[in-house]
Amino acid sequence: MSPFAGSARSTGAWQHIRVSREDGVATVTLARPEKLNALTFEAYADLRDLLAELSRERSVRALVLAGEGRGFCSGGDVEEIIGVTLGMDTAQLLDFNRMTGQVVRAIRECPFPVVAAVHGVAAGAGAVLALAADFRIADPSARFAFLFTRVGLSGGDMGAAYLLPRVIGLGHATRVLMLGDPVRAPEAERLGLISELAEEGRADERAAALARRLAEGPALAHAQTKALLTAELDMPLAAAVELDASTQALLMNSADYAEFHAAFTEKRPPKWQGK
Ligand SMILES: C/C=C/C(=O)SCCNC(=O)CCNC(=O)[C@H](O)C(C)(C)COP(=O)(O)OP(=O)(O)OC[C@H]1O[C@@H](n2cnc3c(N)ncnc32)[C@H](O)[C@@H]1OP(=O)(O)O
Repeated sequence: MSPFAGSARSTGAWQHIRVSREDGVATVTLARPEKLNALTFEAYADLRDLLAELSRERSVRALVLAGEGRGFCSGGDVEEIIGVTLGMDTAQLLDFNRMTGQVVRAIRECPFPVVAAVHGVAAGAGAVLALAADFRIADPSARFAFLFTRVGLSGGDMGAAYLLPRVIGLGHATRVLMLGDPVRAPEAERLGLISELAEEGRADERAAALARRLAEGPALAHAQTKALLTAELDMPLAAAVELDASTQALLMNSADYAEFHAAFTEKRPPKWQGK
């Protein structure tokens, strides 16, 4: 079997990944702390498959992506990359790189907001995973190292050259992706790369609080907002306005919107159902 096929394991047996679910929040923790959560081929594929599984679970309304130990994720497992990819032909290398890109697509396309809690290093693929999230909450220790060019690879790995200019602008993205210098938390805050700089040691807690807030909110409206933010990046204004109109027309027919009206009239908080 291709090493990129994914294992389609039962929940709880993902490689170097732990997942828990509570009150609408799925927490996905990269759990290989002795290697700073470096991603093996199997872990990438499992992350992709796990995100697909969670996307099918209607009860999941927000997701926290975090790293165990002293960093978020040190990127692709260098030993495996050196040991395995050096012997691969171009077609196999393409398979591998398509598979890693599928993880980013899974984060961008899942129907709930993803909050990355970043402390310590987020390097290479780890930086791109954080970049793909909808929110990044950073510890002061966080450093985002888009270091691909430093290992002789293209800075545009896994959609980074698509996403980063859209988050921090083309000028900064060019510098960051071309030079590969780490972006530390204060600079990340200045550039708008992170949505919140947490107090030391509190990024996980702040990310969990944000995810809980999102999970308690109108899930359908959040899903549509995420989908539109992604889809409209490359659309002419007229098409975007039309897509907004059709989406809003659907939502105006939803149970949640009716519930908002009832709650407003009855002067109470709405009870969102996500439909
Ligand atoms: C397709 C390509 C995708 C990509 O993602 S390319 C980028 C791949 N990533 C990297 O090149 C980063 C490699 N790692 C490092 O440069 C350093 O680490 C850090 C700067 C991230 C952190 O340095 P420090 O804090 O001094 O930690 P430490 O002692 O180097 O690492 C602790 C243990 O973790 C292992 N480790 C770290 N990163 C990786 C990795 N990416 N792949 C495999 N192992 C890794 C080390 O070797 C060591 O392990 P041991 O204690 O057994 O010596």
